[in-house]
Amino acid sequence: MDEQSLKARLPDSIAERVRNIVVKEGRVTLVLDASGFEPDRRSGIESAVKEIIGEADGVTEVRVAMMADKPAAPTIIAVGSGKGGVGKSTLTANLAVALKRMGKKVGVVDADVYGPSQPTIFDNKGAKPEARDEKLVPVPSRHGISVLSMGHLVEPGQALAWRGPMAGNAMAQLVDAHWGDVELLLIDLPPGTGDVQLTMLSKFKPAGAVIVSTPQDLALIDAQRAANLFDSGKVPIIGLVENMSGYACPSCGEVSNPFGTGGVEAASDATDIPFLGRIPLAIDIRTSSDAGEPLAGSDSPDAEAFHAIAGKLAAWLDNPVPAGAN
Ligand SMILES: Nc1ncnc2c1ncn2[C@@H]1O[C@H](COP(=O)(O)OP(=O)(O)OP(=O)(O)O)[C@@H](O)[C@H]1O
Repeated sequence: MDEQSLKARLPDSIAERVRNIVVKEGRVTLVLDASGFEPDRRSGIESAVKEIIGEADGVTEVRVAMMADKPAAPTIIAVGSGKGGVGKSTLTANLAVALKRMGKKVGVVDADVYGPSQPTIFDNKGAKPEARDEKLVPVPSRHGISVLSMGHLVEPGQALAWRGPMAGNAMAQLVDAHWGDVELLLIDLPPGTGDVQLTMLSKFKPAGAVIVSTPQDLALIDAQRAANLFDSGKVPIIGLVENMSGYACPSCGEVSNPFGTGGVEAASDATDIPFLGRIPLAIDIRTSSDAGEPLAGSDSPDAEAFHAIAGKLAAWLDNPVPAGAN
């Protein structure tokens, strides 16, 4: 019984994946390249190899080491804003749903320690993520998007007392989780430029960042500060989004601009950061989020803006522009 004759017992498709085989005193140790196989298939092949080799005369034990390719880490897109309440969580969730509709495998991390809202928007509030091998397993949602939120880990209000490093560490656990086949991970950051942002820049460099603002001057100044932070971390800014821009009165149709309009596009011109689009201030955007049905999952006219921005984001990902090259 030699190594080559043992290997020859295996079907060709498996034999060609044998990277090493050693026989010592009846004990066979075999290294098999299992890259590209789903976990179920992998364990099926492992048992088949053990059985076939184990039947050879003189073999007392078969050990199989399956070399698997490490799951590729998802591409991270950070969604930030200078200040709170400008619609960062709404944009993150709706972009996730719009990208999913385009066929992408998407996950969402809600790193907003102080006001986690993704469990409400994705209707998986109250679910507790399990841990496997000391990492969290994201919580599924019926929208086909897995989510991990500070809101899944702590009771509402509890995280408010957290300071700096604790919030940063919690965010790191949410990102460094079992994301499986997720290819795009959108991170809903807390507003501002605090510890969570700094931890993210130091531990997980996002492929790009989207910054959302309302058209008001004050929000814009803060948005610029958020942009500077990403710049300093050499994270490319994919673009700016103007939210709550233009309100169409549901009864008369007249459009008014409670927060002004066009300010973000003007800021984009002034800073050379691309402008990704404008989202109207619309009641159905808020009610659908509150009801756990992000509007981008529908074909409603107000969902259009999210689909268009998701399209631009996907185009950027196909052809990313490095930081500072705008
Ligand atoms: N375009 C919009 N039209 C109507 N309501 C909106 C729109 N965008 C956001 N909202 C509503 O405004 C509120 C704040 O939005 P959201 O929670 O997305 O902001 P945020 O920037 O993530 O806030 P926070 O900093 O508190 O996390 C929510 O009730 C949301 O449903």
